[in-house]
Amino acid sequence: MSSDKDRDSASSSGPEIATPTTSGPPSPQLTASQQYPAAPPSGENHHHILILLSLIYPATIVLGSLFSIISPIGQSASYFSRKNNIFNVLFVKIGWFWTTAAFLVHIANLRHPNATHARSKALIRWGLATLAWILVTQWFFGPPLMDRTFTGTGGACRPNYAVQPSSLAIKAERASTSAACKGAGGKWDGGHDLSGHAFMLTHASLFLWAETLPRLVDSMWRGTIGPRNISPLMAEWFGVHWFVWGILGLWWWMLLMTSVYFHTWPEKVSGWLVALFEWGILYAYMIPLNPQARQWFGTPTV
Ligand SMILES: CCCCCCCC/C=C\CCCCCCCC(=O)SCCNC(=O)CCNC(=O)[C@H](O)C(C)(C)COP(=O)(O)OP(=O)(O)OC[C@H]1O[C@@H](n2cnc3c(N)ncnc32)[C@H](O)[C@@H]1OP(=O)(O)O
Repeated sequence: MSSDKDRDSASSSGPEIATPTTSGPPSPQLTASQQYPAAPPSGENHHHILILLSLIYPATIVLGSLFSIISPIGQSASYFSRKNNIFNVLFVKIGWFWTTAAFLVHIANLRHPNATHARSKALIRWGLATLAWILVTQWFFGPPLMDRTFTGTGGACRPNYAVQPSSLAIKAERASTSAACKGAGGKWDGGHDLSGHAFMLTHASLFLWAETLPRLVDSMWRGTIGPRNISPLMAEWFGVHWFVWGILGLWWWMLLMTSVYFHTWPEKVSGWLVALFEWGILYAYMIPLNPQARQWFGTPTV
């Protein structure tokens, strides 16, 4: 069985995301009497599936925003319109932690023949995704990009002199991040407030899809098209997929709620667009199309 490195240098002609597995898929020399395809879909198909899946997120933003405009339910307050709802506080507000945990469970269970090498490359890709998340939401040589966008488009922290003690009001006036402004009791007001939720939920979901898709497709192939055997499939589901699917499902729902209850159209769209950046360069362009990039960053695998 060839290693990731061998495979990467050999495959210069097109996308190759998944690798063959050591156990499971039947050999290509199947007799005509066998009713299922000889192997799970190839890496090239994964690339196309991934691009299609990425359309879920703009569609969700459009759907939620339209719903908030035309439906009375969308306009009325609900549990999910509260900032302190439990899913927001316990999950989205520390969303990169949960995304990382689901990703770690996935890579801990890789069945790639050279899993150590595959894991180290996967951790490099996680590092790039983490860096993108940090630059946009936490720190960009000072305030993060989302706060710089806000102040760069005329926004500022407005103190409320009427109710705030003057020391806090001065602190608010000087705040250059939304967190500092909130901490000083000011109002983050007036600029383009790129939706951090739209960014993070889309960015994290696209990362998880890209990393886990080969394994998900492989498991589905085994369960529905390939040789049917329910117990390994159950082990797959309870051992690996439940966490990733749970997080993907919750991120989708919270993006829908953000689209219904929070932010303006342009703020949600800019959050989504910024989320495409790192994912688009790495997973939609470099890994499928550039053999050199595959050497450096590896390819998501089963
Ligand atoms: C090799 C083998 C391994 C084996 C392994 C086995 C398993 C091991 C298991 C486990 C180990 C795990 C190890 C992990 C290590 C990881 C390291 C880390 O990553 S630690 C980082 C954690 N920190 C985060 O994750 C922060 C994430 N949060 C953020 O970045 C921000 O909060 C962000 C961008 C999501 C949101 O920022 P905004 O809330 O300030 O801004 P806006 O989205 O524009 O929202 C404006 C307002 O609208 C509300 N809003 C918007 N949408 C809402 C919604 N849907 N629901 C409620 N409110 C909403 C918001 O709550 C906000 O309100 P308001 O300003 O707070 O008052």
